[in-house]
Amino acid sequence: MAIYFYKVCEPYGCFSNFSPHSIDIQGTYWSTVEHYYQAQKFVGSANEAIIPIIHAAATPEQAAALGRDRTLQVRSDWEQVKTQVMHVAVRQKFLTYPDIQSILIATGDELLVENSPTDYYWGCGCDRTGQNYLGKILMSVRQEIREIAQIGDRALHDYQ
Ligand SMILES: Nc1c(N[C@@H]2O[C@H](COP(=O)(O)O)[C@@H](O)[C@H]2O)[nH]c(=O)[nH]c1=O
Repeated sequence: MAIYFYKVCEPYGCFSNFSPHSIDIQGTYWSTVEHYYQAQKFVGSANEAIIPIIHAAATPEQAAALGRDRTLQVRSDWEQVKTQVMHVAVRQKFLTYPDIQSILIATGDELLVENSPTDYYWGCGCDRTGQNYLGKILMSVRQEIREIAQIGDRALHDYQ
């Protein structure tokens, strides 16, 4: 059975980018994955001054609202890099917090779907035809973590 998630307060809310898990990316702490993701839109752009403002946003909702401000121009390569930016941030989140890492691993091979009614890129949209890239990233991170654990198990076995 597929697992649908979206709001932080709902089941599997820790899979949302708005969940209250800070991440360290190259020595900078970001309050949530959403803060980091929205700020990366402006790296190297004419609107780089917005980055510290997004970084300091009190909530992920505020960070998202700032990053979605259509009067600001995003970096020219954003469409090419945004999926990789998200992947790096989501991977870091699940490598940092063992409790939510366990929740992710416990989903086994289930399909994970961001049940956003409006987002057809990161989520499935209101008619479930969306591309679900956030769900795909979570499933990929789940596999990466399993492989890291297998390498650890093998090394321990060889050592003993
Ligand atoms: N979880 C969640 C949302 N979904 C998130 O919005 C982000 C996409 O932003 P953008 O590329 O600017 O459209 C991405 O992190 C996606 O997972 N949006 C919301 O308004 N509320 C929410 O609770």
